[in-house]
Amino acid sequence: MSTPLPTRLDGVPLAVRTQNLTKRFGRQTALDDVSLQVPEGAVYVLIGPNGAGKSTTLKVLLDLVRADSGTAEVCGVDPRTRGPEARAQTGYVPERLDWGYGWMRVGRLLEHHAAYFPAWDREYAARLGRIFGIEPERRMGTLSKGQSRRVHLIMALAHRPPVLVLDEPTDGLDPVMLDEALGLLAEHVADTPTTVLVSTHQVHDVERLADHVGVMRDGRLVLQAPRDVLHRDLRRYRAEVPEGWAGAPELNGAVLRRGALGREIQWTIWGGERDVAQRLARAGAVVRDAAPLTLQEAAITLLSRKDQP
Ligand SMILES: Nc1ncnc2c1ncn2[C@@H]1O[C@H](COP(=O)(O)OP(=O)(O)OP(=O)(O)O)[C@@H](O)[C@H]1O
Repeated sequence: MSTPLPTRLDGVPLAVRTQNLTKRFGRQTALDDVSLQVPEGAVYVLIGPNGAGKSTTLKVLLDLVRADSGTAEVCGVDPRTRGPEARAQTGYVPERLDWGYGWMRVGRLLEHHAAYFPAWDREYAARLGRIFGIEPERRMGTLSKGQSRRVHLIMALAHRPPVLVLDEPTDGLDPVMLDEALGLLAEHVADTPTTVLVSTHQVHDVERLADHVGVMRDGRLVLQAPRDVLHRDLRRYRAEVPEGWAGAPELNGAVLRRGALGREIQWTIWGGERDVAQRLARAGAVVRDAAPLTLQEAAITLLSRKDQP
């Protein structure tokens, strides 16, 4: 392959960084040498199939899980040695919401949470509560998944932390709430200097916000890139090929998806457009066009790829 998929980002201040994180649960490798780099101010979307290691990575950042080896930093703070400081800088929405506060009323939980954060913005919390239709008298344990998720979003946002770590934050939200929540998140990021690290299966939901993408599979970070690099270097090529075409050996390893209809091929290829087009031409294909992918299409392509880069 001429241009390897990038797994590092260089030359920018990083709000969140991990280096060579490895974590095993018994025989199960959850993280395998994960070096995540989230630049300050980025909205970084972490995608991957079930069990890829996304939640485990996020939990290491809050010292909710300890890696076997490797390091992590949140705003320059090592969560392993300075957990409370790392958590103070972070607004976290966990993927699983069953963490033992089911008996507490929503209003009490929010008050309890606010007490830990000197920067808690009461007015903002109240506004979010109104928008999300929060009922302070309800007990946490009686809430639906979506209702509970909304409470957690308030807990994450209302102290305006420099870093938001959101694990499947839109899971369970109905379409109206989803729209509200994404609008609020966009507004929040515009109003407050924030770095967002969000893990999701619903790439389409965060498409308009995302500017960096990380792809995890089997505990490994197999791609990490700014959105514009993805836009530039991951393209769907439509080309005509001669009868009995033997393929393009020069592109071996760079083709992420192949499709063909008669003598027209549609291949999704990683690499500089000019270079890829030249390689296709040398193989006898006539390129008709090269189109960038939406984030959703890119995610499906990268996740359905069987071999590792
Ligand atoms: N506490 C635990 N004990 C044992 N195995 C665990 C534990 N937590 C995670 N794992 C395993 O580690 C691997 C990574 O899990 P993780 O929850 O990080 O994946 P994920 O990418 O967040 O998945 P999903 O998209 O399904 O939420 C999985 O194989 C999972 O079963």
